[in-house]
Amino acid sequence: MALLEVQDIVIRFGGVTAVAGVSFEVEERQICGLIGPNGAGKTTTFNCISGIYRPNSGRIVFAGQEITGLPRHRMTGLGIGRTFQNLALFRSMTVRENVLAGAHAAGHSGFLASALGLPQVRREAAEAEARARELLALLDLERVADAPVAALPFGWQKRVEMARALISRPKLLLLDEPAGGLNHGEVDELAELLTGIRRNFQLAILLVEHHMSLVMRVSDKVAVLDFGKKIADGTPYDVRNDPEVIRAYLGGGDDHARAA
Ligand SMILES: Nc1ncnc2c1ncn2[C@@H]1O[C@H](COP(=O)(O)OP(=O)(O)OP(=O)(O)O)[C@@H](O)[C@H]1O
Repeated sequence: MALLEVQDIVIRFGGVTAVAGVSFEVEERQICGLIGPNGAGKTTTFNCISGIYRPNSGRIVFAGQEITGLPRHRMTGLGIGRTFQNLALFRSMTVRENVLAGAHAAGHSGFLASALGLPQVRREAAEAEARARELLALLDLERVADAPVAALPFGWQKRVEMARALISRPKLLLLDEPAGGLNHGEVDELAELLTGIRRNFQLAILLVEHHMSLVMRVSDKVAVLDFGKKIADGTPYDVRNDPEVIRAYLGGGDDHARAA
């Protein structure tokens, strides 16, 4: 059984069918790239998996449990972490505080237990502190742990978001264009980081990304969307040589811009 099963999902916005029956699977500890030209339906699919949209039809199953249409705050508890294309950090808080905020989102203690400072709450807080320290070291953020996040370069802020998602120990990490806005050197570092994260945390990653060389370098498999449909699904080698994928990227219709 796959860790994530996306089964024939359809998502419409008024008259626009953004996703027209897409299915694919992500196995445990697999890095899966989700690519396609502009407007192909990648972000919409991603937002459906992370609970922002509910599909009009189709199912999403995670670790054997149907999660179709579950609200996004439930996803973290189930083991799905995510980062955002345009960052969603608390800008005036420090790096460490932002990372710890991810642990609070996944905490099991209720409001009353927290307010009373019960032992379970103190134990959870101590564990979260220890995990935050580990993550800051692993993502090379120790030096800036006490700096406000807004003072950091964009590429570092992206690492903070990743650390925040990882602190809840997800089984699946959803990354929305992690290479966006990064320079060449930073993309190389990101590739190392992603494979390191998979190794260290034994988790699966679903990567929506335009940066083709990054996707081809780190992915075990790649699913390709075009006009809301899946046109290919296979190893980076297979996908790169698939005539329909080549046509989708290079064919160039007038109705949507193509990203090579
Ligand atoms: N909220 C929305 N309301 C109406 N149409 C939308 C909405 N979100 C997406 N669409 C449309 O759905 C289609 C798929 O968009 P989506 O953003 O998922 O594509 P994408 O592959 O992520 O593109 P890009 O690479 O440009 O981010 C597009 O035609 C888009 O205009």
